[in-house]
Amino acid sequence: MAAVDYQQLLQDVMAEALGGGARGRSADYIPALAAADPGAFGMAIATVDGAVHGVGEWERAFSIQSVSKLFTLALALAEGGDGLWRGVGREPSGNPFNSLVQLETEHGIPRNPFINAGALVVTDRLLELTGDAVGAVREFLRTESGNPEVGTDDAVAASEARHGHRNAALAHFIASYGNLRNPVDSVLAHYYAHCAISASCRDLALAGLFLARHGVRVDGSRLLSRSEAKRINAVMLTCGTYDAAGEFAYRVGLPGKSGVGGGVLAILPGRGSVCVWSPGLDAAGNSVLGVAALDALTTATGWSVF
Ligand SMILES: NC(=O)CC[C@H](N)C(=O)O
Repeated sequence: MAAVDYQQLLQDVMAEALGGGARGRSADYIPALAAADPGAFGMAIATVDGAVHGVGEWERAFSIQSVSKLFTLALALAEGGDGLWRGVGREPSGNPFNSLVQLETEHGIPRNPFINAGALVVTDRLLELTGDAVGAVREFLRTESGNPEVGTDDAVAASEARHGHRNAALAHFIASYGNLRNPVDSVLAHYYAHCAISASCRDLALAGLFLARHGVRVDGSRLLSRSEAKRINAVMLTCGTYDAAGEFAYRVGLPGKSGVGGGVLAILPGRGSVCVWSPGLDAAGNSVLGVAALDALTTATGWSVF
């Protein structure tokens, strides 16, 4: 089998995505993210052997936002096991990522770990298990990426906290059903801080490799069992891009997790991990060029899971 020329592949994919025209809009409900250029673009592929290739602004740090929810989930499962699923479901919500509507009829148990409500519960459990949820995510990202610079952008976290009425409402509502174990303010502070971590496409592609390696970390130790890694990939596929998860599966066909900073991390099980960043978002809060690039990648290579 011919070796893959990842550099050429990434260049072709970037050209195709940028040629498409549409750019979307940067997230403006978090003021610190509003100034990002919707057309900025970077993309990196890390392969299971640890090599990493990139194009565009692949080494520029951006706000990872909800991509962090993948790491909080993995770490909470690794630390605490299956009990997590008593407090959060694993079905697609069919609603926007910050929606409140299902929580009341479903008695404070969020639909899945990747909508804000579910991520608040996961952050709460990780805080209970480790004493420092944001610290756990930060250390994991630093170790897997080999980049000690990965850390929270305090201005972004503070900006989100100042405008965080909806997340605060979600957290209080969940707490009213007894589904948070820490004070609401601590859970929110850790949630905003892990969403506001800055990392690049390079860093995140490397940090996602444990899922491509079926649960094994960069140092060869096991974070998750093969079955748990499979299950996280499955929840990413069905819920990782919110109420556009069907469209993402249709176009890209990979487990993927997006964030309103414009990042999308997708897993090529057994092969590698891809991160793309472009801040222009569609109506569901997913990066327009990011999804276009992943669509171009799997269309060109056939590397979808289907
Ligand atoms: N989809 C996202 O990236 C949302 C994350 C953001 N921190 C929020 O809570 O709204």
